[in-house]
Amino acid sequence: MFSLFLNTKQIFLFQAFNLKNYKYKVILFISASGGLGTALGMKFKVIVTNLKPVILKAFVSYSQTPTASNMVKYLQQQEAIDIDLELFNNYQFSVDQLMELAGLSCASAIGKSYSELQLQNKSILICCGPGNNGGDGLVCARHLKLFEYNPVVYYPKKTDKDLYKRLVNQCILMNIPITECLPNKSQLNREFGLIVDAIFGFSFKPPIREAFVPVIDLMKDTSLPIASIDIPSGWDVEAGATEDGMKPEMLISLTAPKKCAEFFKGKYHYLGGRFVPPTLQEKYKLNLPKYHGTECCVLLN
Ligand SMILES: NC(=O)C1=CN([C@@H]2O[C@H](COP(=O)(O)OP(=O)(O)OC[C@H]3O[C@@H](n4cnc5c(N)ncnc54)[C@H](O)[C@@H]3O)[C@@H](O)[C@H]2O)[C@H](O)CC1
Ligand SMILES: [K+]
Repeated sequence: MFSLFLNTKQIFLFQAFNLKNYKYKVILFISASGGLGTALGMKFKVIVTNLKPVILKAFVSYSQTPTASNMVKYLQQQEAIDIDLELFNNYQFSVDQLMELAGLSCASAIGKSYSELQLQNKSILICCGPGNNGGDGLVCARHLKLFEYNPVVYYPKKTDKDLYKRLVNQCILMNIPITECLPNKSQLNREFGLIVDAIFGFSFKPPIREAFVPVIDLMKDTSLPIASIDIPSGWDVEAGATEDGMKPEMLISLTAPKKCAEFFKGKYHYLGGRFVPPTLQEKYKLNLPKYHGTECCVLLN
């Protein structure tokens, strides 16, 4: 027999969570003050019998940390740009430094959720756009290779800057294929197990320009899972998806989620880019969740 204190919302969750699959018996609901009650926000003491201990443990940990994603601030586009500028101008990080950490956290989140792809002999298609989001994709490809995945980079509009040339060179020297040809549907299904969407990040302004329409259409159309870096490409950074927008299975928000992440319905929402100095977190009231130990990403949902 166990006893728990739960609020009304948790009581409902508790019932929904357990009624479907597990046998349990709640023998008493009492409000904190002692009487029976249903008012919102009221605390209940629940005495439970016949509940599988493992399920109870999962539920208790859920009820203790219900708000990793609620706590964190969802940024407007301008706030994301301001924080970015502050990191570069005031804190004097270089783009390379932050991009390396951002790309590593993306590879790490993918490694946690798609470990089977290493075994299935399937490749990962990393679609890279013209800005820093695309740079994160190039770094992510390199780390995925080091994690023994098989990344292939689609990079249709190479950026003519030294940093990008170095990132591309590193990929080439690590035997990561880089192509300007988008695979067709059957090749995609045959050879790939996951698409990483690094086309546009928080600087995207609709509508999508011609050169990127085919890759965005491919991602809208595919049945393969998609892991989007920072923003699902083509989504409005604040308003989120249009009706026919892509539906990624994973979103890895960087620094802090942007407003559009409130509309994300996929399986895994990670936060990565563990580089924001505490003073900057406080200034923007980011309320970032706690990263565990030395991890570089944290699951928000
Ligand atoms: N501080 C951080 O969190 C960091 C995040 N990083 C990543 O950087 C991107 C933001 O990078 P930025 O270069 O500012 O912009 P984008 O990658 O989003 O894209 C700009 C690129 O795209 C072109 N573009 C914009 N709109 C369109 C359009 N409608 N059609 C076609 N092309 C478009 C634009 O011309 C530019 O060329 C952030 O999301 C993170 O992923 C850093 O890596 C580390 C610091
Ligand atoms: K993206």
